[in-house]
Amino acid sequence: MSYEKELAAANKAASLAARLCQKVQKELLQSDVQSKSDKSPVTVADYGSQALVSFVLENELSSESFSLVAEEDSGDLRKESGQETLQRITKLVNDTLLSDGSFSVSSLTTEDVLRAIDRGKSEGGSHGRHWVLDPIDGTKGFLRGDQYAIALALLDEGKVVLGVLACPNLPLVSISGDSQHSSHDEVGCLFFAKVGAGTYMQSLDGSSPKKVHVSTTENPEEASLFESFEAAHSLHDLSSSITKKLGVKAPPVRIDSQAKYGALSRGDGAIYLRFPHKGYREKIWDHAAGCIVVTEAGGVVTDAAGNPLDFSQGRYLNLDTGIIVTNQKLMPSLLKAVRESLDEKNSSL
Ligand SMILES: Nc1ncnc2c1ncn2[C@@H]1O[C@H](COP(=O)(O)O)[C@@H](O)[C@H]1OP(=O)(O)O
Ligand SMILES: [Mg+2]
Repeated sequence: MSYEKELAAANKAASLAARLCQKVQKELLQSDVQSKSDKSPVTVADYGSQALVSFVLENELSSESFSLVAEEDSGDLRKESGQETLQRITKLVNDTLLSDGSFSVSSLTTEDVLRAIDRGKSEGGSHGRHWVLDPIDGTKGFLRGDQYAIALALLDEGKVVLGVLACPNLPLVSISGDSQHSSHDEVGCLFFAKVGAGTYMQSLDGSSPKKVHVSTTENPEEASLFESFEAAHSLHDLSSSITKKLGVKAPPVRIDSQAKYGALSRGDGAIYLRFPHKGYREKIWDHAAGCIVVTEAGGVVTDAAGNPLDFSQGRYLNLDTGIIVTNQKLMPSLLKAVRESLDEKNSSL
């Protein structure tokens, strides 16, 4: 199975969704809504991105029966209080489709938008094909004007077979600790990977794709760590204890969203650790695209016990403790350091 048509549709859908999100983020920052903690523009971008991706996939693949596992649903937009937001989302989606020029549709109605969003209710699973979407991954980064990603993947019989990460604010040059990048660097990366065919990166503006590869370093002293910007999302103390054991010298690089997987896939840094607080359940849309982008670039993604992630069990991942990502050479020593640090943490409780 080549998944050629599916990959082209996914790239188009994620790129258009990125365009919609960029517009909302720009307006959000200009109107300084952030400081008023009014989350509505974020909601607009989340919903708009999901509606757009759902619509583009259906349109490009002319498939009536496709299944989509995605984060948002239209419940709040169907209420009286959601009508104004729904109008804004519908306008955003239509303006974005119009800006592309390749769609012959006249405008989508609000009902079309609601239907497109609700496509995302699928439960996924181990049989058949399921698209998996996080319309905005890293909402907190999006609000801050920092990193976020549109993450889209395809599962076939429970396995991730393609993944696309659109990272509108990620510099095209390396962001690892040892390289300097400035506010003048061009931003906007699209990573895409297909099973058995490697990982590629291009600019969101459409430059020619380049094949990327994870860092091949075996030396932890040369390796830097990526982790969540938000301390509430991952235990920074635990990753610090792990990297210290391993001998990592560089300070951690903290950024939001699956942009971490993208950056890792092109060799910025060599390790990504994610240890959520107790009780948090990871969702498949937060890792499916990132996982194939890294593994097709030569990396390894496992849980803390060293098992590969299983995307076939519905909307959630059932994990042992956390997610660890690195290259093949560093993985054995990283797993050992993870085990030791977890044992120490557990024995001190
Ligand atoms: N308490 C939490 N622990 C771990 N991850 C979380 C938590 N709350 C939200 N997230 C998810 O972390 C992801 C962002 O990760 P990162 O920290 O790498 O930027 C988002 O998908 C976000 O979910 P959501 O998509 O529902 O906002
Ligand atoms: Mg998310």
